[in-house]
Amino acid sequence: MEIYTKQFGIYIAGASAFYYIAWIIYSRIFHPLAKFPGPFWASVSCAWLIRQVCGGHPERVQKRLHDQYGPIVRVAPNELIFSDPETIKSIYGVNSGFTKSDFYHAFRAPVGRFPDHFSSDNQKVHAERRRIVNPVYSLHNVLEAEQYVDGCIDVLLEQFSDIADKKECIDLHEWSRFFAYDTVGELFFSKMFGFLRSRHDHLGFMASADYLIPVMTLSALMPTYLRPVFMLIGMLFPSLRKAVAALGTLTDASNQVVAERVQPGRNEVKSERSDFITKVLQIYFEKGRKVDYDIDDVKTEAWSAFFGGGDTTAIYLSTTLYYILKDAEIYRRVQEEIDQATEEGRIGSTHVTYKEASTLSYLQACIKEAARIHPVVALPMPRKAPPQGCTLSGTWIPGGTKVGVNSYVTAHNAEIFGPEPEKFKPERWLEADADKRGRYILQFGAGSRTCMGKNIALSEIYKVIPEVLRSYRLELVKTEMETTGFWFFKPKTISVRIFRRT
Ligand code: HEM
Repeated sequence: MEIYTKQFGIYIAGASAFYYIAWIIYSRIFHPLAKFPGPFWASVSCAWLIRQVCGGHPERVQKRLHDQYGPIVRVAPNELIFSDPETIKSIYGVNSGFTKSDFYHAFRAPVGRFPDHFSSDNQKVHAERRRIVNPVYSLHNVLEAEQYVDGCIDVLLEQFSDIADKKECIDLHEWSRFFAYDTVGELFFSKMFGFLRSRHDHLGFMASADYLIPVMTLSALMPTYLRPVFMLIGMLFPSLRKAVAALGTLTDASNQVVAERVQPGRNEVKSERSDFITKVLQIYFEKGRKVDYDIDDVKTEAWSAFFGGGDTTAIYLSTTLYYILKDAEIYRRVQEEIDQATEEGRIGSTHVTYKEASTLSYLQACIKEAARIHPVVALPMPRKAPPQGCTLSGTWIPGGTKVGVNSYVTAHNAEIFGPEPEKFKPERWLEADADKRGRYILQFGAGSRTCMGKNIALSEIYKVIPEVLRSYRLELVKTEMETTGFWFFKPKTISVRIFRRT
């Protein structure tokens, strides 16, 4: 019996070794992507890419890969990344023929009959579903809701006043998260969640997001058949169970807000204010039947806002402030521009509107430069090449290949952005060809998959920075910013001291 067991073991080991050797030979010699350069292990297993992402700096690793291997690098058996900036339009442009890859399935909303906009991989279905709610996210609606962003800014400034009095040191990134999540709450659900007032991680949600997003990203990088096993093993760990429970709590909370607004038997929304969810509900009531939009779709929309609008906006806001504070001369120029505009009445003295803030050209240049030097997404946004194949960067790419451009890599291209791309230089955006440069920034994605909440996020950032900087002087405690990146390229902490300006 023992001999048989041993023989069986040898047989299994031999068969596995044979399979892997055959797979390596196939991947290296016969695979349609065999000719593309890249690390050996990347060409034979996606475990290589997963390991690099686990290091927490995928954006830097991918930049180094391009420096070493050139404009096209094979980062997994069936995946290529491109650094040629012109491929941005070819891959992400409207009607490019590329679709979102199965990477996005790992991020899919747990509610709804149709995939949420972010993870939807069927271009036709996505276009139809997005068209239904697109007007809700219009600039007009965002401008109409400015007073509610103002309310959140007021609470932030109140808290800063207390912090300044107590001479406490705060984590600016954490506070940007408080602000961004509460603003989503105010704009979509007519109430702040309570992060700013309680000054802490409400319901432990931020800690959960910190745990869940990396887990989802790693799962997304795996072949689809391995994902359930990975998640099941992950559930053995208490932190993942806690994170999933917190996700459930928040999903329930957003579902509840939707349910409370619907009056049984009545075809109208029960809400005092026309916030974003009310606007979505109005679509449901007015033309839901006609366009096949039901209450579950409203819940998906609420869920997407919460998960799409918090950490993203917080990273963009805190890194913009960080880079302004880091350089005394840049800080001085921003401050001077804001003070002068306030004095001359070009921006409001109580609240600054999005339109007014957009006229501050140096501030605008800083916000654009922050998107360049520190994009919010650390990985390429992966797409699947059209089934018939295509030409990218002058090279034939087989159909079905996963492809992507890492925005950090293209944003550090000196040929496009000028000398010293690793330096924060807002002046780049004041030069004559600045508009052309904007085409190579992927901060909000591109083409038909451009971020739906772009206007919301930009209005928050443009409004809050001048209001904070004209009331307080912020001082970095540490000039270097440590980051961590899985899907998001996140600051770990940005410690600052706050002083009241006299
Ligand atoms: C600074 C803040 C933000 C950044 C940097 C950001 C970034 C992005 C990016 C890069 C994409 C495209 C992803 C891809 O193609 O793979 C995207 C899509 C999306 N974002 Fe944002 N986002 C921000 C804020 C928001 C806000 C505030 C909301 C909602 C309230 C939101 C909702 C969405 C949705 C629903 C999509 C999917 C769009 C589609 O595919 O049709 N985002 N975002």
